[in-house]
Amino acid sequence: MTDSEHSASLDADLNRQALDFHALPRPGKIGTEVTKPAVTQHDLSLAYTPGVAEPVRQIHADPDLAYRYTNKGNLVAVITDGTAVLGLGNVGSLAGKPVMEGKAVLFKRFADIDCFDIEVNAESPQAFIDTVARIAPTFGGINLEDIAAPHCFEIEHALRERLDIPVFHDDQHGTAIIIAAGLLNALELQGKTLAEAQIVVLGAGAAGIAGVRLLVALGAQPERIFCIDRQGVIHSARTDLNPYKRSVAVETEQRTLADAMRDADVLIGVSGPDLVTPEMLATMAPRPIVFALSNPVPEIRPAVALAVRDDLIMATGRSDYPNQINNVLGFPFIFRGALDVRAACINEAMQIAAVEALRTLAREPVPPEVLAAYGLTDLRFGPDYIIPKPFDPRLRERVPAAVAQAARDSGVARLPATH
Ligand SMILES: NC(=O)C1=CN([C@@H]2O[C@H](COP(=O)(O)OP(=O)(O)OC[C@H]3O[C@@H](n4cnc5c(N)ncnc54)[C@H](OP(=O)(O)O)[C@@H]3O)[C@@H](O)[C@H]2O)C=CC1
Ligand SMILES: CC(=O)C(=O)O
Ligand SMILES: [Mg+2]
Repeated sequence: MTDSEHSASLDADLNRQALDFHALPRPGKIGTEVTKPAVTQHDLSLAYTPGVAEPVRQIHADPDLAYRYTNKGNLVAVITDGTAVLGLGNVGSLAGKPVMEGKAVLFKRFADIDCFDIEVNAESPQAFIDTVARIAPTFGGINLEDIAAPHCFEIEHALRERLDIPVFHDDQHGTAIIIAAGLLNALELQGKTLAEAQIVVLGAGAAGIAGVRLLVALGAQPERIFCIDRQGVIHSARTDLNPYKRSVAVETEQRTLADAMRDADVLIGVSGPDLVTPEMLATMAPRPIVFALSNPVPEIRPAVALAVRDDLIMATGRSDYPNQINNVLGFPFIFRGALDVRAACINEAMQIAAVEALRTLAREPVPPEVLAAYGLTDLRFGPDYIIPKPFDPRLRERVPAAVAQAARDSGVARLPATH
């Protein structure tokens, strides 16, 4: 059996297991739980009529009391229109539901945040915005998921303006935060700096554009960042650019991905499967960094990349390789911090605080339960460990505390921190 036949058969086996996992013993991945007694006549008199009328009256008089008498303050909506589900494209809102249920599982498992997944059929960005705005009173926060660029930018902006709860497009900011944390660590290990690095960002959508913005805020030089879309390098002479792509355009003679890869220090892939060739990788600068983050199939597979370059630091978005650069490390903990102080938004200061907390944690000794979860005997800061693992219990303390502190320092917290 060749290497590629072997990996195809492993993929087929995993896919079969994944279908059973989702179907059995009951369909789907998440349900609801009742948090108050519901056993006696008296319980019903409190939980339902007549008792339930009193919190209604209280909230009617003072809407803030919804945080006291309902689950609003610990409830997040994961909402999609299904237009960019993972790297699978516009599969529609219903087909996106397994991913949204998955995000809900991660919110609950990692940060004890309750979550409804909501799949919206919307005929236009405005219809989607109106739908989300209309259901927003239910929630303490809105996690937008898998909405394609450029509509995602307009949608997030409009909802932030309209709502007084955090609205966070995970594929933009969640991804950007983890990329930044992993990249700062990887650059240090490779003896490079963000300010000097030549960076190629393959994919100029939600994750790509937000990634560039955050890296620039952290010190990357805009003229050293080459973004690529289906038409090639995003350069300033192009006439087909929307305002978001225009904001990352550079003056350059480079036109193709292969041109941009030559002598690049960093490749960040947030585009689609198998778009990067071994030949391209061979032309990168010494000690390169490749984040092939497309899900489920990366822009280049680790085995292929590492066969070409033994001086490489490699990461993917997947759970089954070392260095998982995935927004699972972000959204549960960032929302936890934001909800804990009832932040009005998740601003850039809070995002940078999350970057710092994540990158610092990767330098500390790894607890035994993390080693056990990954079947490892040893794991330490280095080329195969640039970012904490999602099962690291310290994430639940460190990231929310840093985010909550940044919310307070930047004046968007409406409660004192509990951390
Ligand atoms: N690891 C992680 O945590 C995350 C990974 N991702 C992955 O990133 C990818 C993009 O997601 P997202 O930003 O939300 O999606 P968007 O639809 O917003 O953006 C996709 C971008 O990729 C570009 N692209 C797609 N195919 C090609 C191609 N063949 N050649 C060049 N460019 C291409 C598109 O180009 P054009 O503009 O020309 O259409 C577009 O700019 C997905 O695979 C997703 O799984 C996303 C979020 C988190
Ligand atoms: C991880 C994720 O959010 C994505 O691939 O879209
Ligand atoms: Mg996503």
